[in-house]
Amino acid sequence: MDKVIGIIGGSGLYDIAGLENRKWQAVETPFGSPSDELLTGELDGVRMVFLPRHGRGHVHMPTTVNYRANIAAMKTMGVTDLVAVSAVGSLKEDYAPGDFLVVNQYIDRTFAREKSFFGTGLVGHVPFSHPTCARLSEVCLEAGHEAGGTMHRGGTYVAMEGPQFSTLAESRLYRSWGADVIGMTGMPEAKLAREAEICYACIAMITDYDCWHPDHDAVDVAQVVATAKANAQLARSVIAALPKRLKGPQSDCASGCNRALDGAIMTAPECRDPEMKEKLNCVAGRVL
Ligand SMILES: CSC[C@H]1O[C@H](OP(=O)(O)O)[C@H](O)[C@@H]1O
Ligand SMILES: Nc1ncnc2[nH]cnc12
Repeated sequence: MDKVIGIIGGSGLYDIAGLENRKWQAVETPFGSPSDELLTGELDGVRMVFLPRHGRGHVHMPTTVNYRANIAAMKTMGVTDLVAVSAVGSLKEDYAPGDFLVVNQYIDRTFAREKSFFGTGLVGHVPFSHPTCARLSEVCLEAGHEAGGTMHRGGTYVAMEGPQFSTLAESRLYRSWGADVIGMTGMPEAKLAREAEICYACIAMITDYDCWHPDHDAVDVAQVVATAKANAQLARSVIAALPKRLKGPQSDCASGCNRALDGAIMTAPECRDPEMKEKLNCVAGRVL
């Protein structure tokens, strides 16, 4: 089977251009409704599936985005390679608004979200020391360079609950941890993509310096929106440069993303809850 590229668009990215046979279609999942209809089509002969994380018109809060439904919908649509685009604040002087950073680590500070497809009656634990797919992240970097973006390879994303921005003390704390960027949606999205055995990469679009930088105003929505709007076209060009690099049949991922569930299920076969099994079939059917 050929690869299918999924794109989750963050703040400022609610649609993508250039798709042939484009069609918005509703997808329901056992975990509920995704943030919006999914936009499907082809680019350079590769199937693409796009979903605006907050819905068109930005109607879902970071806390109330149905991350499980979003990832389950992507899996149901056959997505093998999922690229998330996220607006983030910078925690480092060198990462300036307008730059892009391809994330390779996370610190999860969120606390009010469903973080797993598993649950009572069907327990599973996937490896997550390297939360993003190295191959797909490299492809994102190359695509970013081709599109003319200022790209940074690897960095740590602090996922905060929000929706309020950080206090100065929090921002300083995250900097002291060596974190690079901060946002509100990277988790549990990356965790769920791993459970669903989808290769996942995150292109963080830096929109502001959060509130720690003495030479910059503290972040507000106007700043984020202005920078995100100014960079949306560049983000679209990065996305447009992906298909030719990913064209072709699905193969085993060197990072093991598409085999993450091998040996992950703890619940004895005879103790597995049939309803849970049915519910999880769309994401973990391969091993159930
Ligand atoms: C509009 S500012 C805060 C908002 O922007 C980011 O969203 P996304 O990651 O979906 O691009 C951030 O995480 C917050 O949700
Ligand atoms: N400074 C910031 N903090 C959290 N989320 C953000 N998204 C964009 N900028 C952000």
